Amino acid sequence: MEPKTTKLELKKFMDLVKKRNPHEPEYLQAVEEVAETVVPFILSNEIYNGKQILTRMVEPERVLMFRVPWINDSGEIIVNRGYRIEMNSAIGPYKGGLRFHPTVNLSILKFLAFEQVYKNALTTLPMGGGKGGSDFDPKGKSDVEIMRFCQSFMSELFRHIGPNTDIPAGDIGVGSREIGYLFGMYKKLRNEFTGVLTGKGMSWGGSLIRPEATGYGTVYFAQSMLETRGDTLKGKTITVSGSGNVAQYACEKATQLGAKVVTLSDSSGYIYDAEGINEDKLAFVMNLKNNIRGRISEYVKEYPNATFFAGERPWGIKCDVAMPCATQNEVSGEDAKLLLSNGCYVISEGANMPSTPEAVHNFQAAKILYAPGKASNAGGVATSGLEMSQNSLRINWTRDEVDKRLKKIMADIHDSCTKYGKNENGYIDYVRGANIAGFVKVADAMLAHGVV
Ligand SMILES: NC(=O)C1=CN([C@@H]2O[C@H](COP(=O)(O)OP(=O)(O)OC[C@H]3O[C@@H](n4cnc5c(N)ncnc54)[C@H](O)[C@@H]3O)[C@@H](O)[C@H]2O)C=CC1
Ligand SMILES: O=C(O)CCC(=O)C(=O)O
Repeated sequence: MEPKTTKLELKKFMDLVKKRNPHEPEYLQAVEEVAETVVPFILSNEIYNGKQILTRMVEPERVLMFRVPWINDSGEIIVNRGYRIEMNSAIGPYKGGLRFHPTVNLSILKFLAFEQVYKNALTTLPMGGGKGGSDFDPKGKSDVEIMRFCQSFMSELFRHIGPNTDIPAGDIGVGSREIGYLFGMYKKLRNEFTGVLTGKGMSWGGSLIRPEATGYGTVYFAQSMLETRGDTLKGKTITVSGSGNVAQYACEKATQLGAKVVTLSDSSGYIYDAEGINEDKLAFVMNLKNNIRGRISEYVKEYPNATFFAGERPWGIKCDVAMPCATQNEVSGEDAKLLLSNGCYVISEGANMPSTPEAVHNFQAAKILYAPGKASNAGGVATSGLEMSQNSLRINWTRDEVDKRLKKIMADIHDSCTKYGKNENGYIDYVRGANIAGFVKVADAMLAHGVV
C-alpha cells in the first residue's frame, strides 16, 4: 500500500516544529531559514511533494545526552553535560564537530547538526550530518583538566561513534589538543586505530590543510562570488570577527591574496589595525590564541598603532568584505545596516549562522554578495572528508593535492548555489541555492531508502 501523502504548508509545518521544539530559538531559526526556500521548491516538484521529507529531516535520527563527571585540579568533582545529535545519515555516516562552550545546549547543537546535514551534502562527499559537545568551559582550565574532561567525555561517547557510524571533529573550544585527548581515549577503549575523528595530528592520521581549511574555504568562496562580478579580493579591505581557528586562516589566505584584514575579535571585544594584520602580526595572534590562550586585547600592547574596542563587534568599521568567523547571531539587523552604509558588498560567513534573519534580509534586499555559512564554511568539513578518504586508503596526500581538492570543492559548491539560486534578474540568492542543492541530495537518498 502506498503511504497517504499530505501536502506541505509552510505555516502548518513551522507550527508543528515550534510545538515539538519549544524553547529552542536557534533550532527554530535554522529550520525556518531552510523551510522558507525549500517548501516552495517541494511544492513545485511532484517527486518530493507529500512525502513528509522535510518533516522527517527536522526530527533528529537520534539525540544522545549524557553525564560527564571529572575532577578538577582542586580535587572537586564537576559534572558537565555531554551531547551528540545524530541528525541524518541518508548520504553517509554522521559527520560534524564537537563544541565545548558554556552556552552549549540542545537548541544550539540541533541547529548546528541541522545545518551540517545540508552543508555536508553540498560538499559532494558521502557524509551525513551530526554535531555534539558539552557545556564545559575550557577557558582558564589547566592542560590536565582538559585531558581529564576529554577522557570522561569519550568514556561515554565511544560506544556511539565509529569510522563508519559517526565521525566527530572540532568546533568552538575543540582544537588539535582536545582531538588528541579524545582520540587517545577512544583508541584505548576500543583497542583499534581508526579514522574515528578528524582534525587529527599529522603523525597519527591527520590531513594537511585540515586546520586551514574552513578559513581558506571561506576566502575561496568570497573569491568565487567576486568573480561573478568580474572582481577579485586584491586590494580589498576586510573585517573579520573571531580570532580562533576559522578567523586565523581566513585572515592568512585573504592576506596572501592581496587583501587587507583590519579587525579580529573575541568575546571581550575587537581590535582594529588600519595598517592590516600581516603575516607577522597574525603569527603573534596565533601564538596568543593557540598557545598562551590570552585575550585579543593583548594585540594592542604589541602593536600600539592598533585600537581595542571593549565589548564591541567589528561591524562599524568601513570595509568591502566582511567575514564573520566567531559564533551564531553575531551580526544583527542593525549591524547589517551599518556594514551596508559603509559600503560593504561581500559577506562570506566562516561561522555557522552568524547573521540574524534580519541581517540576512537586509543583505539580500541590498542585492550584495551574501553567502550563508553552510555554503561558504563547508571547506572545513569537506577537508575532514578528505582526511577520512586518506585514512581509508592509508595514504597521505601532499599539501598541494589537498588544497587543490579543497578549491575544487568550494568552486563546485558555488556552482550548485548558482544552479538553484540564480534569479531571472541574474542576482544569485545563495541562501536558496545552498538550501535547495543540499535538500535535493539528501531527499533523493531518503526517497530511495523508503520510510525508515
Ligand atoms: N573549526 C571548523 O572547522 C569550523 C568551524 N565553524 C564555525 O566557525 C566558528 C568559529 O569556530 P572556530 O574558529 O573553530 O572556534 P575557536 O574556538 O577556534 O574560535 C572561536 C572564536 O570565536 C570567539 N567567540 C566565541 N564565542 C563568542 C561570542 N559569544 N562572542 C564573540 N566571540 C566569540 C572566540 O573568542 C574565538 O575567537 C563557529 O561558528 C564554528 O561553528 C564552521 C565550520 C567549520
Ligand atoms: O570537520 C568536521 O567534521 C566538522 C566541521 C564542523 O563542525 C562544521 O562544519 O561546522
